[in-house]
Amino acid sequence: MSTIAVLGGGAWGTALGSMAARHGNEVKLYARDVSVVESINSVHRNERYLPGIDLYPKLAASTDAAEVLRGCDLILCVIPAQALTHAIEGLKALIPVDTPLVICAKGIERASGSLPSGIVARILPNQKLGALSGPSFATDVANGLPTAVTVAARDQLLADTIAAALSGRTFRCYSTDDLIGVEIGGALKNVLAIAAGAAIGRGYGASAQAALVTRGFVELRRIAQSMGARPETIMGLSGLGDLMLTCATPQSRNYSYGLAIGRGEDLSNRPLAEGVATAAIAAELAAGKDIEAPIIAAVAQILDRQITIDEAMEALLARPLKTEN
Ligand SMILES: NC(=O)c1ccc[n+]([C@@H]2O[C@H](COP(=O)([O-])OP(=O)(O)OC[C@H]3O[C@@H](n4cnc5c(N)ncnc54)[C@H](O)[C@@H]3O)[C@@H](O)[C@H]2O)c1
Ligand SMILES: O=P(O)(O)OC[C@H](O)CO
Repeated sequence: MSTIAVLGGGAWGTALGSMAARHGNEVKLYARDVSVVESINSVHRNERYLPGIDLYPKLAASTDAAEVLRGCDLILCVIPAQALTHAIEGLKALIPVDTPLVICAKGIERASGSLPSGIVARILPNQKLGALSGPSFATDVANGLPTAVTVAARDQLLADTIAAALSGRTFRCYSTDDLIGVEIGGALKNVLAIAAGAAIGRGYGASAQAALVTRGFVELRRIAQSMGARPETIMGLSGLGDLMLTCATPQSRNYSYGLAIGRGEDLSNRPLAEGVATAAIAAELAAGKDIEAPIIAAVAQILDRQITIDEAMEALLARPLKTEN
């Protein structure tokens, strides 16, 4: 049994906290929103982020980060990628240096091009870091539905320890020492899910969706390999597995965002879709390394309103013919 501090009271932090508590760990969750904390502690629900879902009653929450972090032996950091620098800067004095911190966000920081582990390492250079990623919707995990993910840490022993602490009857963690591979798959699949949703929303059909996801996966693989990711990680839960999930259903917020773009719907007041902020920086990173990534570039241009979905599709189809690699 571990004493786990969860940083972030959104959908994913709450789901992971509830799951980890159900598996016998002592879990305290830090959230900034008083109403979220009160709701978790009194009625064991997070009506703002996971409406209607009963959480494991032993999950405790607090707005006091010091109280949550005191005495913990594992930290799950479930704060979105674009908010991570600000959040960790604010919390760094409270984070015990010898306690492993597991990043659960999926994205690339727009301002720096850093993956979440790079962001945290910049601020907390001596922290032992891990990442948890893979096909896993917060609602599924909070409802105790069967789920499998990958836990990564550069130190394989640490990855194994974290995987053992979080695994249980319905949640199975595989482990790897390929930290960058796990993080980059999670970040890029969100961008590709926007493309898949946009294709369906625009009425291009399931064949176009499958082509975009498959060719998008080639782009993901190229970028990931350029960063040192291992092929088996890209083909695993945090790569192909999460791509399959996120590109397939409106249950994904990124896919839904794409769907809304394709249908010409209002994009304000939508839930978090990490791919929106990641698209442009992912396209820039690829271009900077001379990596062909036309689908990721098209998503970035569509989001930036430089081109329409129709123009993007026309341009993708008009590219010179080539061998399939
Ligand atoms: N929801 C899912 O199904 C799911 C699954 C796997 C991974 N993720 C990833 O987890 C991350 C978080 O997603 P989510 O679904 O929980 O998002 P969310 O929008 O539901 O919640 C985000 C939470 O982060 C908090 N937050 C933002 N800035 C903060 C700061 N500076 N300090 C403290 N807290 C701060 C917000 O208050 C909110 O509680 C994202 O990177 C997402 O891609 C989500
Ligand atoms: O709802 P999304 O698009 O943020 O996806 C959630 C998870 O990343 C799926 O694994």
